[in-house]
Amino acid sequence: MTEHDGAVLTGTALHKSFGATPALRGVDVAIAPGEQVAVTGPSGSGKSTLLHCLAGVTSPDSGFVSLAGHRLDSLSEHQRTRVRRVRIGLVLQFGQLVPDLTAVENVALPLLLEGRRRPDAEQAARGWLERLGVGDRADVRPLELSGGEQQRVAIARGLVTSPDVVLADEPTGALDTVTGEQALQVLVEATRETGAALVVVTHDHRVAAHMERGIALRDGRVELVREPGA
Ligand SMILES: Nc1ncnc2c1ncn2[C@@H]1O[C@H](COP(=O)(O)OP(=O)(O)OP(=O)(O)O)[C@@H](O)[C@H]1O
Repeated sequence: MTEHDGAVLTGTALHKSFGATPALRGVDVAIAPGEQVAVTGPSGSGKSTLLHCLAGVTSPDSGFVSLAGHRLDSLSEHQRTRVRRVRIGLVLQFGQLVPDLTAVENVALPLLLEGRRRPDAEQAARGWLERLGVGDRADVRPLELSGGEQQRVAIARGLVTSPDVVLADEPTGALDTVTGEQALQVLVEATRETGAALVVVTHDHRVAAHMERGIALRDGRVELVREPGA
């Protein structure tokens, strides 16, 4: 049995450079179903690049990513977009909500793009906003929401398709400490409930301590892996 057996998401021998700058220099990761993993490391160590490769947003120069046993590089661009939309939830640092849409419309968007009828999609979206404590903000646009509320809406949008994996890039980075910790707690609890695996990129060691396992990067390589309970 290898460490990749049964993994929901794997990256194998990932290399990625931007011009002459190497960002990833041979990274192997395997994320098991439902596990919670922190990716840490100094600025420029390749954390965001790894997350973007795992999400299929960035293609590695060499190496490959597999989601539930299917290599992303064997899919067409259209198939990759679909898989990414349905099986991976992405939560980015500043929420990246669409400013002209209300909270509920933002959360419903991935379902609408998958062809769900608007009333169904919006009902599911309202359900998630309720669960994340921002149900009363459903009809407000992002600019009228606080940073913490925006982050909760972004988390709801990341979870609405019931993805296998949620990938979060510094989900607390744009928030003050208390609001940031609350948003993370919400993300941890929600993924525990749904059984989705969670991969969180962070600079913050308190955030990393919430996670079962840790992967530390340095200079585009895995420097250290912290196993559960360690
Ligand atoms: N789009 C890009 N164009 C050029 N260089 C890039 C690009 N994205 C990342 N890099 C470079 O690749 C290296 C790794 O960057 P990456 O953003 O993955 O690191 P990080 O660990 O997430 O950093 P931070 O903690 O500062 O966000 C850095 O040297 C960075 O400057």
